[in-house]
Amino acid sequence: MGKDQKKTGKGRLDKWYQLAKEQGYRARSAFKLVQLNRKYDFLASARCVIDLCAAPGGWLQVAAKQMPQQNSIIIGVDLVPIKPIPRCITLVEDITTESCRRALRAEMKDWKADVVLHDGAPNVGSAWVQDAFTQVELVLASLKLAVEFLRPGGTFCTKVFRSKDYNSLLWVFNQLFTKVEATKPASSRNVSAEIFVTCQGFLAPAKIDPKLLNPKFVFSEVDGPVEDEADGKKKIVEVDEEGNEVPASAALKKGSKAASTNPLAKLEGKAISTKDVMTPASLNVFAPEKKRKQREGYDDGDMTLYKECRVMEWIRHADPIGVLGMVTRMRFAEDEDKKLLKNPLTTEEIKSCLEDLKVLGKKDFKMLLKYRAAIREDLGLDVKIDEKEELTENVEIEPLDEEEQITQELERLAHDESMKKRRERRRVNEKKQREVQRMQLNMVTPMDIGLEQQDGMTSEMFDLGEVEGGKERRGVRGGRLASDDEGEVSDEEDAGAAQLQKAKNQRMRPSEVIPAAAAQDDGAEDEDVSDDERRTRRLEESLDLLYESYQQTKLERDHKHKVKEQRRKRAMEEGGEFRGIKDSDDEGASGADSSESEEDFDPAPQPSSDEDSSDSEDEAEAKKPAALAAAPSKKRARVAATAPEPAESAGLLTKLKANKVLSTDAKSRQAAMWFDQPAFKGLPGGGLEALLGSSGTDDEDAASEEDEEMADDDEEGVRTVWDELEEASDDEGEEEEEEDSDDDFTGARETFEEDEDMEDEADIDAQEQEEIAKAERIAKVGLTTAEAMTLAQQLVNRERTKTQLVDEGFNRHTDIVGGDGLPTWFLDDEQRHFRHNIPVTKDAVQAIRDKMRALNARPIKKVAEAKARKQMRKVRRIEKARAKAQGINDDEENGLTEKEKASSIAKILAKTGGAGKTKKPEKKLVVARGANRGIQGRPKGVKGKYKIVDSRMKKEVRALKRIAKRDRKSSGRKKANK
Ligand SMILES: C[S@@+](CC[C@H](N)C(=O)[O-])C[C@H]1O[C@@H](n2cnc3c(N)ncnc32)[C@H](O)[C@@H]1O
Repeated sequence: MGKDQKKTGKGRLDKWYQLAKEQGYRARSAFKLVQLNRKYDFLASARCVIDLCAAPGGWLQVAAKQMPQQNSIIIGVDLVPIKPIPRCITLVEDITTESCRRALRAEMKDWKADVVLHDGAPNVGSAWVQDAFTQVELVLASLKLAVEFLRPGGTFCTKVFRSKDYNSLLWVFNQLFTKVEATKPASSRNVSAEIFVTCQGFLAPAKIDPKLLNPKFVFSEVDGPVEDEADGKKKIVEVDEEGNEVPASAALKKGSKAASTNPLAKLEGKAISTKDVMTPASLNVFAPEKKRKQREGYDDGDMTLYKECRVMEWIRHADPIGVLGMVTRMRFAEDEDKKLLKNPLTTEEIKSCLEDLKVLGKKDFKMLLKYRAAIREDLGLDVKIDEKEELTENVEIEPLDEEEQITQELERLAHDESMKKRRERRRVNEKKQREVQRMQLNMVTPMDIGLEQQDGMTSEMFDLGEVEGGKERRGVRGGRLASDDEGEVSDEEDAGAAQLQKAKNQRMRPSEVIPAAAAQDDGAEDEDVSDDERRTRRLEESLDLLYESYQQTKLERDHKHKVKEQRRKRAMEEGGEFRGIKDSDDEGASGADSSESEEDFDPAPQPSSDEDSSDSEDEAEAKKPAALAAAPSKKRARVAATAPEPAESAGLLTKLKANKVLSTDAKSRQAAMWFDQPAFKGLPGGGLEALLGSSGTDDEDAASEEDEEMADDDEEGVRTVWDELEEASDDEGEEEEEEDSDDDFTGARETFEEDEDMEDEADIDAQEQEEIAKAERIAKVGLTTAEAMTLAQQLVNRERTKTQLVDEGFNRHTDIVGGDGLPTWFLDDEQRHFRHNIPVTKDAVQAIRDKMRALNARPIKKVAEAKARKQMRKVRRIEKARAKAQGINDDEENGLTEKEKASSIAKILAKTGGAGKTKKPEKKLVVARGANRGIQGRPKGVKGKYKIVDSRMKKEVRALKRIAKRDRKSSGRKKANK
């Protein structure tokens, strides 16, 4: 089987698979336990662990490694035999059976387990929904064993599939453990619905309600009576302890019995705790299909589902809908409640509705809420606010000048664009959600899920967003998923955006606009949407807007700051002082001549958001004119011969940049060819390098030499590390091809998880490409960050191994926090700050600093080339003169004497400006003043050649010199500008 095939097929040989192989684990799933244990640390102190569904034994291996080596027991149970693992006992049992329980009891004797693990997955074959249900049943079976064998305070860690029964399971866990948390370890595939729930602090109640562990009870509609409309009539049914359906009347009787034995009466006169109150979304009585209770557990000592409260408690409560969804009955128990009975608003219908809330429908709940609102008003608890009054605000509008208008227009366009993107994303998410719901209702085959997973891709592929007439497209309803509300959403949002725009133009604060925009939205919304939801939505919108405007100002501020900073640095450098390592901000300032150095100085690729990178590109563009002016003063260029090739990049902007680099590179090649001419070969010290070297001081020479060596070393170092990795992965790749078993569980049969997990090939390819690009870049540019240098030095000095490095690469920061529904500001913040800090050593920092200093000290290319040209001309002249001198020397025909020959050769050499040229001693001008006035002969105190002049002549000569010097300077400057 080819490598590619394996990737797309069941093999899905990802990094965790490779790592498992490398570290000798039997299954990649071992890392899930490693990561869970890293988070909760339950293995280090455990003396007894039971691993349910343990084959092929990856988790057992981890447990054996991480638990104390002495006096500890590890028992693994699975349907299939597990190859022996040191220190582990393995049983072949079905965890749902009594015989498994007996076998465990026999092994455990009097011991209690500190930790019970469960990673079970049923066999594949049936539909997704059924498989998911079997899995949750398996979880309940494992919980049953856990509660029998766990010690008080013990930990139960289980895999759960996020099916529609997920919340019910969580609710059950909450009844039995003090802390329940769900985690998705990094090694768990994103496409998998699995999640790991860690339940800590087993409560070990003396008696456990058998219903809690009965799948029929837990996963049926136990939240309320089941409405059976098969025969056209509403038949109310409930589920008894054994999981059988019983008529509601019987159930109600049971309920009242339960109420008498249960201290629910305690709820009377006591405010309903926050624990009792569900979130509006999970307990929205107006959306029965979403009626899954996100149970937070019973109150202390309260173990029933039947709940009562007083009517006045409900009327005063901040979450009336939550209370309606939770409470079974409301009573007029105390005086203040009884007063309500006299109120004409409390009709017979209201009273009977309050008697049994579990049988009510949407209409009844609406009526009750209206009743509550009326009573609150009646009692003076609420003051009616005239909404219209609230919405109209007087806003002072200032006239705008043209520049401001342009800026605002730009802002508006940017905002519109981002809104559009958000809308698009939301629509895709909603679509996905609907599909999942349909799937849960058995309306689609599991095959459709796979298709739906590529939804994002297909929607992009066939996106008509850019096509003209996009508006008309909105009217088109394609496929069975398109619903009317989709259109409504976008229209509403458009209206909102328009409002916002209007507000921006009028300089209103976003928060001032929201009510108006929301009012429009409200008009279009379903009237069933509660006030709370509407308020939350408004709040979210206003928060989004505030966040966006905050980011905008921050960006502007950052940009200004960077430009200022850059200017300051340039000023310092022009002053001739060295100011340390150049940072990335400085790059733009390196000037047009240093396009190569731009490459050289590119900082190591930082994980940054798209926005960031585009920002920096913009900034680089903005800096260019300033950089051009500063060019002559910069000394940052590599010699043409060693100029690196431009890095490839994908984006259009970078392509343009790359082209520019290419052209400069071509020039460098030309220069290199030119300097390769034989004339340069004769230069003392060896050609161009020597010429360049001669331009600087000795120190600089040494520094640049050292630097080159260092850079070479760096590159070599990186290449070696990278090559090693490549080789390793190649080797593994070959092994993969050799091997037949291509799955997580060597020797284990296929599991449900395997069936459910599908590799997101596109993602992995993109990731690989990115990594290759990164590696190429490092190979070309060398190391530019202290972190990278630290790691490289540690590798070279053998302080760290490759495996350690790879292992450390998987840290808690590898779990990218994400997911639908998280606010953008949060994701932005995470991206910025959720980073792994690699400790850097002093040596590494010094090495990078030296490297940068040496690079900074190099002369710019043009200066070096000019010097080389001058030198070459000089060499040519000398060679010519030498040939002439040779000719004179060899001349026998003219009969020149040796003396004549010598004087002719000296003349030639003097002309070339070479060795033979001697400087004429300058005549000293002496003004005949004071003691020298009118004297004959050498004036006093004057040595060498002299000339007596009057004072005017001396001044004139000085002035002429000054003028000549000035002219030289200005002509030089003009040349440079050209
Ligand atoms: C995902 S694998 C477990 C992998 C294991 N944690 C490891 O690290 O090697 C799921 C296992 O559940 C087992 N299994 C499924 N139903 C079971 C049952 N009723 N009783 C016991 N084991 C069961 C399967 O045989 C399979 O080996």
